[in-house]
Amino acid sequence: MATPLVVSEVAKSFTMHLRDGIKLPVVSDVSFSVASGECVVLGGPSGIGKSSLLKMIYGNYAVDTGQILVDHKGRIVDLAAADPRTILDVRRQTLGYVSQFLRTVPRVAAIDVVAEPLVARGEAAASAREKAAALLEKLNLPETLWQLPPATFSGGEQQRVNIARGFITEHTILLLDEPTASLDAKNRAVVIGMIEEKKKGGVALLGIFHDEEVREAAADRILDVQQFSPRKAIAA
Ligand SMILES: Nc1ncnc2c1ncn2[C@@H]1O[C@H](COP(=O)(O)OP(=O)(O)OP(=O)(O)O)[C@@H](O)[C@H]1O
Repeated sequence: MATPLVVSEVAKSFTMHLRDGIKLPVVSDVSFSVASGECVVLGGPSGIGKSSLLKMIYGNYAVDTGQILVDHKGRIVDLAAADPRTILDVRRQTLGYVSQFLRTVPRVAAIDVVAEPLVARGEAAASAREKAAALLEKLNLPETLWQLPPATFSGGEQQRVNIARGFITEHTILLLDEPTASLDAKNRAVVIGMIEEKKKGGVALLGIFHDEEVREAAADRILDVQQFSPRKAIAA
């Protein structure tokens, strides 16, 4: 399908249980799509709902109304209504997510953290590790670190492990939440190149980049999330 991700009329409020269940609307009437080979960047001021939107699409936050349609192995799945088992299968096969911070697993070597998504998809450990090594090399992570658990790595080193882990699979949709926030210029350029490769491979990318240089280089289109903010209507 040429449009692997379609978001249709999505709305979300947060319920503040410690404040008498008061409801804080964060976005409403969110409709957009991301085409194959396109990188759409979410824009708008801090606190407007960009990260929340990515978390809704990944299934970490439930939505109140609307549909999140993904092409999952040729079948359209509505993630807003899918059961947890389906969401996990979509994440394994179709929908990747690179968060800002690496969630480290104690005692697992960096190279295995990166290889793990491929192993989870049934690839042999040896070939998954080879691909992991190639990506870590591309991202300039010193080879002396590959066999060490990333818990003690610097912020930028952990972020590169995280990026390698997110980019290693052939997911057809990739969500990127500030993947370059802790990187130096050299490695930001590497990540821009990796995004270009994904686009050429027909992947649909949706990201948040506060770094203007990365945003300009990666974005085919900037989607201003402010247009989906119900707060303007409340203030009026
Ligand atoms: N789990 C949550 N519970 C309650 N409120 C939340 C939760 N997550 C986010 N919010 C609120 O929703 C709003 C949008 O937050 P979000 O992190 O999506 O914004 P953002 O546009 O990504 O901001 P930034 O650019 O600063 O990262 C904020 O007011 C935030 O406080």
